[in-house]
Amino acid sequence: MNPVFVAIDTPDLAQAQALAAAVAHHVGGLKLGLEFFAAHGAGGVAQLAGRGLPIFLDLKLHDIPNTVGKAVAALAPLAPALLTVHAAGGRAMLAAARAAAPASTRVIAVTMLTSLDAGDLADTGVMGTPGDHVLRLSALARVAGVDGIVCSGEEVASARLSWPDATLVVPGLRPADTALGDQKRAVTPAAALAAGASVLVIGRPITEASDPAAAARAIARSL
Ligand SMILES: O=C(O)c1cc(=O)[nH]c(=O)n1[C@@H]1O[C@H](COP(=O)(O)O)[C@@H](O)[C@H]1O
Repeated sequence: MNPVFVAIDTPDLAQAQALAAAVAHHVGGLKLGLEFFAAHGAGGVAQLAGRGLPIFLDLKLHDIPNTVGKAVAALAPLAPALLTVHAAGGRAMLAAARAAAPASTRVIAVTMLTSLDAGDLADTGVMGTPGDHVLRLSALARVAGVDGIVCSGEEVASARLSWPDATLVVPGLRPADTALGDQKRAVTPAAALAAGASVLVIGRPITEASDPAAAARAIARSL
């Protein structure tokens, strides 16, 4: 199965549908995030899901356990294949999210955003390396009972070693010669997959290419 979930990051419903149609045969799923959800909510997600590809609903929920549990329960009718929460919300919040999600939804804990580097981590008061931080939050996610984590391609090999059956979601992917943009811990899609990623999240290298279908096809062939 194709591990690539294309990040449909746009508030424009027609553009989202056109992108999904263009790349549908070259990706394994669609990722819808804050930008799309803020504009179109659950109804928009249901429309894109109508295409038949698995949906990754990336809302990165992060609040007290009661609030996150109820938000996940409210999203349950959408039954996304994957749903994100922030690992930093803590063990009880992670457990509340897992308890409220349908069995068919994999609840995935975001560890350290791929747009951050060691300096950004220090700015937030966290000591140690990104690798240490990701593994600490990964261990927390595991004991809380969720299904996996989001990490960068730089940590995925050690995350896989420490949690063999986790769903490891890796964004911040850049084929050679594509712009980093705001991503700081980026690797190529092939490197992330070889290191143990389960799901590859790829946005702008596909969606901002002059021919998104060709870009998605080239990435699929590189794996
Ligand atoms: O949870 C995510 O998907 C995510 C976590 C993370 O640490 N970094 C990250 O970039 N993402 C998402 O992955 C996508 C990356 O998009 P591109 O940088 O355009 O490939 C965006 O939709 C981000 O919201």
